[in-house]
Amino acid sequence: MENKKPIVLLEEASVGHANEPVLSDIHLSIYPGEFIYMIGETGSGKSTLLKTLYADLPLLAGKGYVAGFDLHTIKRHKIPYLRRQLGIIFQDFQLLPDRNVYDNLLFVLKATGWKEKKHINERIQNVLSSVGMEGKAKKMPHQLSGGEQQRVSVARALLNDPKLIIADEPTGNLDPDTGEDIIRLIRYLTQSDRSVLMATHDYNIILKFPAPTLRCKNGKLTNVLKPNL
Ligand SMILES: Nc1ncnc2c1ncn2[C@@H]1O[C@H](COP(=O)(O)OP(=O)(O)OP(=O)(O)O)[C@@H](O)[C@H]1O
Repeated sequence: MENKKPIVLLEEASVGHANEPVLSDIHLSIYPGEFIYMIGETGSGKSTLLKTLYADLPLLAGKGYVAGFDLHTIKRHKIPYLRRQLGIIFQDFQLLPDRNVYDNLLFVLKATGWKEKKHINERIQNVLSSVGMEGKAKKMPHQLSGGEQQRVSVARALLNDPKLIIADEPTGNLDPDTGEDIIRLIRYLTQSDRSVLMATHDYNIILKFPAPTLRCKNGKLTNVLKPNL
């Protein structure tokens, strides 16, 4: 694994808001194919770190590279190119409520430069079938269960075949069984060289699907050596 390049590399990094660090001296490398959890109490900095990785917040200090982009020097107009390499999944799904599943996915493809109708159709069918939602393209978000909406948002995250999935509490709004289904799905879809960084409060998920785990605490990011949660 060491001879592959990391998809995420942070060295002596600080993340935070309005120049106030929330986490500092962060050292983190994520290699292709790695699945990593991030835990920590409310307000400990999980979302702040994830947002910094997709350039929604500036890196305050240190070095930071994601998918080959330097988080310090990335120009605003290049941020969409970084995001094209990432799939982002949120706790509250964040589907556009005024359009159906197909149009939600179409919106992302158009925004990321897809033009050919045939390719667009194929891609949408392909990601929907990979999350078991092939029959639901015409449904509006409010016609779907929470688990189904999260499946659509996983499909949306896969549209551009991302190298890294960033998931911020993807099971937070789901009942335990549905949450497990979503984790199984994400793990299944990321078996190859795709990496995942997932913030979660759901320790049962970690116990059921063990993987290396990081903890945000007291302004630092540390490895949880043995998930003694
Ligand atoms: N937009 C913002 N402006 C200023 N401070 C913020 C902003 N968003 C979050 N913070 C602060 O940054 C700190 C870390 O918040 P963050 O949302 O990263 O925590 P978290 O670990 O993701 O929490 P949770 O588990 O509740 O989602 C908190 O003290 C929070 O108040």
